Amino acid sequence: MTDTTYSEILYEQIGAIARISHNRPAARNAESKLLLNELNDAVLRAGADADIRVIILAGVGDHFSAGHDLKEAQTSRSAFTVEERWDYEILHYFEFALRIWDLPKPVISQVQGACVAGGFMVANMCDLMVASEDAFFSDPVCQTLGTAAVEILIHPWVMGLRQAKDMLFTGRRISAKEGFEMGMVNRLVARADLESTTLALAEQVAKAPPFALRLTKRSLNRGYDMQGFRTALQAHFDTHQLSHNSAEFMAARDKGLGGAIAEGKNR
Ligand SMILES: C/C=C/C(=O)SCCNC(=O)CCNC(=O)[C@H](O)C(C)(C)COP(=O)(O)OP(=O)(O)OC[C@H]1O[C@@H](n2cnc3c(N)ncnc32)[C@H](O)[C@@H]1OP(=O)(O)O
Repeated sequence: MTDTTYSEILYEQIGAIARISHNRPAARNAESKLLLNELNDAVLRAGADADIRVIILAGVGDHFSAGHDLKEAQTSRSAFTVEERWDYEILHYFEFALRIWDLPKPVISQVQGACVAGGFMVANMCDLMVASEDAFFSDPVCQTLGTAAVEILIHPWVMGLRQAKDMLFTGRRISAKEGFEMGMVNRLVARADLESTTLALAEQVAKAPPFALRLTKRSLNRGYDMQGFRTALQAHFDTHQLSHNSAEFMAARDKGLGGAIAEGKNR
């Protein structure tokens, strides 16, 4: 069953699975304000629906997501004050992405093509990841925008510190195969098998009793909290905001944030 409430995401219910897809393929699923608001609404809705046991986050078309919508950012947010940017980013990036991590149900990302910056942040906040062979992952924004990575620095926690430093310092792309070898990707499949493999994994997970699943996710995530996970994310968010006020970021903004799309593409 496909829900038609939303305009920039797709919400489908397939038995006990909710599949929520970025749905702006012409813009490579860049995450606009509306898309993020709809994604958050859909995640909350699936979380509250007793018939849903597992959630898949996906992207319609050839790419998972090209990250924040930089064209919208240029026209709507480039003149933001510190306070306005803080309010926008803590809600749309920090709280919305942590919502996925904290959801009392397993969330699986289904990734093909580009999975970049803000899109990669969203995919990496999921509990499991299935990727097709054409997928690639990158966070080029230190190089292209002059910001301290994205708003939630999830990557070292799921791919390892050295791998995260390599990717963030160089801005380079990580192939799906590399992602699989470093343990970030749970299943690596041919593009033609991406949807069916992700659905089969979700259905397998959905067979577990939901309260047991919920407590298992809670315990695993709490183990990270004991290691300072949440505090580290909060500290990084503040650092990221500081980087928006640097001369390096201002220079990128004044050149036009849209230029970073071409730069990101050349990584
Ligand atoms: C702290 C910051 C966090 C962030 O998330 S900043 C965002 C960082 N993201 C990037 O640097 C990604 C840049 N985009 C790309 O690298 C490429 O794109 C892709 C590899 C994703 C896809 O390449 P291809 O299939 O050749 O498409 P195409 O011709 O580059 O783009 C098609 C249309 O999509 C628009 N688009 C792509 N990425 C974004 C974006 N991030 N924000 C807004 N629009 C985007 C383009 O401009 C263009 O549009 P038109 O058809 O009108 O020319």
